[in-house]
Formats: sequence, structure tokens, C-alpha cells
Amino acid sequence: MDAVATGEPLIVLDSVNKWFGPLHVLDDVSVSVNRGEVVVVIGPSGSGKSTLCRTINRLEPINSGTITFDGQTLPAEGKALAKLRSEVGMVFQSFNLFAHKTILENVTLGPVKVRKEKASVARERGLALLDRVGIANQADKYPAQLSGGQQQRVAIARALAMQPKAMLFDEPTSALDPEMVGEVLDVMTSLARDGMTMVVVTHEMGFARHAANRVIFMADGKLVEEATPSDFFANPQTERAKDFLSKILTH
Ligand SMILES: Nc1ncnc2c1ncn2[C@@H]1O[C@H](COP(=O)(O)OP(=O)(O)OP(=O)(O)O)[C@@H](O)[C@H]1O
Repeated sequence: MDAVATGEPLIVLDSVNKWFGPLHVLDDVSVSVNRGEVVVVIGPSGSGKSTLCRTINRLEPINSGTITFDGQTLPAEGKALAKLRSEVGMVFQSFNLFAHKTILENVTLGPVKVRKEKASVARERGLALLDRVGIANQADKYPAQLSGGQQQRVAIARALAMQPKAMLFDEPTSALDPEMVGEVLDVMTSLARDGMTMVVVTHEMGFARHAANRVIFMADGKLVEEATPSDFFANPQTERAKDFLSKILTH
């Protein structure tokens, strides 16, 4: 797409630092994501991509810096954090569905329990979302009866059911058999096209090229490069990025 991002910043990280013991896993990271923007985070294993993604809704506490979401600085805990968290959908590598709930219940539980929606309203939107991700006909099954790709699409529908202002994806296709990767990326691409603000940690360079507005390249906890996908893939600026691309693009 390579469209220049529009709108004002929705997610702003300012000088964020995080250590795991002696490991400086986020090293003074500042980045901002505009409304409607799709940012793909790439980089070598261990560079801090997942941690970055998880700090955005404070699943990982930070040691210093600030994170602002929709104009509000994210508190470290409490009710205000819970409210902000409910506005940021998250999809993990492992789908994390509730095994003993049906697919539809997985999607309606959050809206009913957390957002106090009427069951009928949650059910209607849940079914519409399952339809959107292509599995409305599986609504009464249980997660174990679905393929990995289908489960991940349920996880996306479940996150969307909370009507989030942004979606975070942490390696959403890494645990899938190769033939199921495409169906999940298709759902994500359609979400991107519909204007959802998205931060996506992924090794899927095709998705980065075609669905992202911006690529962020991380190495050793630092944000090393930021560019449009076409600029980044055609003309990486740093040796770290050139080296990374030469390794992944030759496979
Ligand atoms: N809970 C934790 N405790 C200690 N160290 C951690 C923890 N989580 C991550 N790390 C370390 O922090 C570093 C960054 O991890 P992170 O998962 O953010 O990297 P990544 O870029 O997403 O890697 P990958 O592509 O392999 O998933 C790694 O060295 C990792 O081992």
C-alpha cells in the first residue's frame, strides 16, 4: 500500500526502556502509530519485537519512558489500565481460546462480561464477526474441533468483538501449518484495508510488503530503521537491516 499514514497518533511510545535482568530488551524505543496505520515490526530473533508489542497494552511492564494510547498515558495498573486494555485487541502466536467454550461463546464472553453487553447484542455481533473471518458455520463447535488456522481466525474475531481501537498481532501465523498461514493473513489484510490500526510482529514479509504502511526494523532492542515497505525492502539503510534481509530473502 505504502500510503502515507493519515490521522493523528493513536499509540505513542516515548523513550521506552525495558530490562529483563541484565538484558536491555527495549533500548530507548520511541515510535508512534497513527490512526488507521498498519505497522509491521520485523527483526532478528530476540531483538525485542514481541516485547515491544506486549508493552503497548502493558502486558509487559516497562522500566522507563511513557506509552500513550488515544491521548491517555497508560497507567501501570488498576481500572484505567483495564479499560485501556479493552480498547486494544491482541492476537498471540498460540490462539489462547477457551477450550471448554464454544466458538461463539469465545467471541461473546468478553463483550458480555467486560463490556456488559446484552447477550443478544453480543451474539449478533459475534456471529457477524465469525462470518467476517469465514467460520460462521463453526459457531457451535469447540476450539479443538477446528484447525489451527480456523482457531486463529476465531481469536481475531474474539479480539474484534471488543470493538478495539487498535489491534496488536504477535507472530499470529508462526504456530500454524504452512497451508493455513494464508487464510489468517487474508483476514488481517482485509482488516488493514478496512482502516484498523494495527501493529503486527511477523516474519511474513509478503504481508509486510502488501499490507503495511510502515515497517519498523529492530535489532538488539533498538529501533534501527523505519520506512515504507517499498523503501525498506529495496533500500535498507543500515548494515543490520541489509544483513537481515539478505538472510531471510534468500530462503
Ligand atoms: N519473560 C522474560 N524473561 C527474561 N527474558 C525474556 C523474557 N521474555 C523475553 N526475554 C528475552 O528478551 C529478548 C527479546 O525477546 P522478544 O521475544 O521480545 O524477541 P523477539 O524479537 O520477539 O524474538 P522472536 O522473533 O524470536 O520471537 C530475548 O533475548 C528473550 O530471550
